[in-house]
Amino acid sequence: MKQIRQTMEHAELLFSMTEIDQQISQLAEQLNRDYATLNPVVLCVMNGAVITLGHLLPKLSFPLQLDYIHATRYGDKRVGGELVWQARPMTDLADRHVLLIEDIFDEGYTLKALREFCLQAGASSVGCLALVNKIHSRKQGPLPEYLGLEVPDDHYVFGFGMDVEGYWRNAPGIFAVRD
Ligand SMILES: O=P(O)(O)OC[C@H]1O[C@H](OP(=O)(O)OP(=O)(O)O)[C@H](O)[C@@H]1O
Ligand code: HPA
Repeated sequence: MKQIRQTMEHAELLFSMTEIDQQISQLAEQLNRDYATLNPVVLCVMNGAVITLGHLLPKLSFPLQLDYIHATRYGDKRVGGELVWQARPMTDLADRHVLLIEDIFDEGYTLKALREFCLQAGASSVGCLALVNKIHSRKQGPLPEYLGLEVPDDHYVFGFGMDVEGYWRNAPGIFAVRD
């Protein structure tokens, strides 16, 4: 517990709540243009995307249905491993436009698997939004169609839904671990 408190005390703020809100507004504008008539199923990728989704949804001006999907490959660690499925959406995705909402696009394994799941479930299109893009050249699968803030590869980031060792999803902003 002492160590996890120190992680927050030593962390570097990369993006404030105001900066994040501005970025989410810009992403919402793009979605409002592209999804106005598509009646999409919006899938929150649990757990990390829950705060991004909560800020994004009230800025969307078109009819949509909401569900969630949960697969994890980091758990409480800072390095990704096997993807472990936790929950599949209850909504029938056949012939629907699906929009996946993510907190971070890092190595891309998670979104690649989620896209494939949605297509196999019969989705007529799958679009992805990731609030944060970690910049490096080890990406798998296609880039998200809607990408927000860029963070460098050299540190693990947390806050605004993203955890470090299971904690600080509640941190108000996006922070880099500096320990
Ligand atoms: O691009 P990738 O390298 O695959 O990593 C991105 C994924 O990692 C995080 O999830 P995590 O496995 O930590 O689960 P969580 O959302 O419950 O924290 C994040 O929320 C993304 O889903
Ligand atoms: O840097 C990260 N922080 C939090 N969760 C993550 N999932 C992949 N990369 C990260």
